[in-house]
Amino acid sequence: MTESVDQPTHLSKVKHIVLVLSGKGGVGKSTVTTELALSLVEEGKRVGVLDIDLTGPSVPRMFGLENHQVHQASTGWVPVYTNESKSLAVMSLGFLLQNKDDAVVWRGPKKTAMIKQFLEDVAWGDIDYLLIDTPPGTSDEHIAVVENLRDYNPDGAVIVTTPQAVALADVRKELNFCHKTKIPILGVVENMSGFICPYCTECSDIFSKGGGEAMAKEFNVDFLGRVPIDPTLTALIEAEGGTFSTRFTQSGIYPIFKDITKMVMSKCGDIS
Ligand SMILES: Nc1ncnc2c1ncn2[C@@H]1O[C@H](COP(=O)(O)OP(=O)(O)OP(=O)(O)O)[C@@H](O)[C@H]1O
Ligand code: SF4
Repeated sequence: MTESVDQPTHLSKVKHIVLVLSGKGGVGKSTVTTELALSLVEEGKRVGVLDIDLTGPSVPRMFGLENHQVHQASTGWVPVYTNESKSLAVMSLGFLLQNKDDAVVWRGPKKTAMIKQFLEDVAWGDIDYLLIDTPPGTSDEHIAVVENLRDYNPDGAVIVTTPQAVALADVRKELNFCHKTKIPILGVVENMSGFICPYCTECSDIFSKGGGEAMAKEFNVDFLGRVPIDPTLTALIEAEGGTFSTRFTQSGIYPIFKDITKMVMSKCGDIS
């Protein structure tokens, strides 16, 4: 990311900005965002995660931070930190709601204003990566984020899909959105591609496979990797207690995400 703003802002101190997109809900966008963030921290990076899924903010739950709140300081909103070294900061509307079950029923202009505020006012500090977890589709939130990031040249988008054709059709729209808005596509992740047996760790293809890779080829974008369904991960996410990093390292998809992360870093010009 090159800095092209005159006045230093919170975002101008961020080295790389990566959006995580999917055409369809529930394909694992927040899971991919979380695992990428944890893996980047493992690589020694300072990372911020911004959850702009305003109507269904799931990032606090993914990080086991559901009962945390953000507070205002003179520098702006202070995000929630997940570990003592302050290398992973998280911001989500979920931290601003009085009750985690509160429904957010907002019209477009209010959502747009909230996203502008998130992008302008969160004091991330000198972070290496800001990962932005978006809602599914191409909605008001996407347009707001793209417009507000225009001066900051985001590095690009990671597109998450599942192997089935119905999800792939939605992702095609997402790829077209990136082309239209000139957001570079860093690559496609095919999530829920096969199933890791919890008893024998064998991976079986329960749906068709390879759809994400074929689509990446068709659109001439990079294929970042295939991530199977790992029931251990689901159990670890649902479990109360434990640390976010043990959840990550105990999951069978940990090594896959290490590779995906290295590819994303390389696409961002961060490693040779
Ligand atoms: N590879 C995987 N292995 C096991 N469980 C997974 C995997 N990917 C996602 N999940 C689980 O599937 C559910 C949906 O995932 P997630 O919330 O990441 O999807 P999403 O695309 O962000 O959804 P939304 O549309 O609500 O934003 C979660 O419970 C998550 O733990
Ligand atoms: S995948 Fe095969 S080995 Fe593993 S539990 Fe199922 S049937 Fe048994």
